[in-house]
Amino acid sequence: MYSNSEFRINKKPLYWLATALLFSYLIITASIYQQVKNTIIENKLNELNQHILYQTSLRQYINSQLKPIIYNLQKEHILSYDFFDPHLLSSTFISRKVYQIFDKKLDAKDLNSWKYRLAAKNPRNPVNQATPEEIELLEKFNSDRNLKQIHRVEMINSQETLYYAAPFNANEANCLMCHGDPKTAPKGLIEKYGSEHGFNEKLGDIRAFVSYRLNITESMLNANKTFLIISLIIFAFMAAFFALASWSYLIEQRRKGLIIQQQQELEYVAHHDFLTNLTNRHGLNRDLPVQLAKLNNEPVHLSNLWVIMLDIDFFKSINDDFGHDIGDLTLQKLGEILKTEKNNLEHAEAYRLGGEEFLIVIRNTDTKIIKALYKDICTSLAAIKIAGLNRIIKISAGATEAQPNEHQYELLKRVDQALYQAKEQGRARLIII
Ligand SMILES: Nc1nc2c(ncn2[C@@H]2O[C@H](COP(=O)(O)OP(=O)(O)OP(=O)(O)O)[C@@H](O)[C@H]2O)c(=O)[nH]1
Repeated sequence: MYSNSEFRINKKPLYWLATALLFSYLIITASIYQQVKNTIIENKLNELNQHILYQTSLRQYINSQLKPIIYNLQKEHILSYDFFDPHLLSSTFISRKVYQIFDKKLDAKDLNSWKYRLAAKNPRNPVNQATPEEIELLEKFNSDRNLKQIHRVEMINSQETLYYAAPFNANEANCLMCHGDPKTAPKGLIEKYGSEHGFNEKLGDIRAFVSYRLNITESMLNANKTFLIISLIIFAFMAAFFALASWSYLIEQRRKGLIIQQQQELEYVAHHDFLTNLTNRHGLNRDLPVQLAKLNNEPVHLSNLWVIMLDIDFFKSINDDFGHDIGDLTLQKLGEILKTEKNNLEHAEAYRLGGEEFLIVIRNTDTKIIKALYKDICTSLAAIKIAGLNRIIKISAGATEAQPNEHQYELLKRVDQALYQAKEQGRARLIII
């Protein structure tokens, strides 16, 4: 019987697609995440740049507008040469004070503000004393003059903060009036701060840097929310795409599977006999050329091929005397006997050529085995029990060996002649030619 072997859908392409989508999803979301964070940082730095511009403008105003007037007043002895007041003459002092006011105003309005800090190695005001890390950064600014700023995100007390630092301009001659030799510095300055700190700076050195720190935890949380929504949307799109692709793939595979299954069924029906389930004449026409070709490719002394044609004697009278159904049963019984016999042999196949005519193809055998086979079939056939059939079934057979490079038709013709001779010589016998 045709065994309906279940068609298995190859699911590997779906696994590959799922893996590819997952990888793409991870890459896309990771780059979006990075992009979202970078945008936040960029926006914050843009904001900060405006603050810094205000600050530098303020410093520039102090240095270029305010200080020359005060120095002029000193030159003209309107103001004592030794006069010094940080509220008027220290740009760092002034900018810090302005920043503090600005900061207070932001705090009053509950606005997140940048925390300003100035760090110097030897400041006059101890508030500005650089920490060891800041000294390291100051040295970095001094050794790499191309380094105009650094920024990084730092975690401080579980809060994400954006840190930004930029160096002062290198000391110029006018800076050294108050930061060079304490002997030439304004007396008021010495009186206020002493001569120990804030002096002996060298021309061209960077003596300080400013840094700003902004708490960006909330902005980052908002960014994470945006990112989550975007990644969920992308995931939903990818999942929908995968579902659609899988669905159409499975439908297509099932359709193909059905066609293959139907083809296999048709192939089976075309090459098998429905009554005995043995391979039919079409099957023989398909198999025999293959067997003969194999034979021709192997050394003559190692292999051979025999065919035995079998025909039930007086089968017409079985039909006539016992009915067509009994005739069918007899054919089925013979089919079963031939199946058992061919299974006992190593390289054998049994065929029903039509009517009550059968054929066995055997490789690598000899006349002794052929004769024994015929005898076995006769014995089994004589022993079959079919209700309503009270006759011993006998069978005639012809056998022959395939010749080198022989065509299948010649082989079948010769075996047919052998069978004919068996019938002619009185039936119930085997003739080998
Ligand atoms: N029951 C049955 N009979 C079949 C089938 N196919 C062919 N036959 C019959 O088999 C009979 C063959 O008869 P013949 O060709 O005269 O051969 P025979 O009676 O066996 O005589 P010999 O072969 O000369 O001994 C015919 O009556 C066919 O109708 C089948 O599938 N079932």
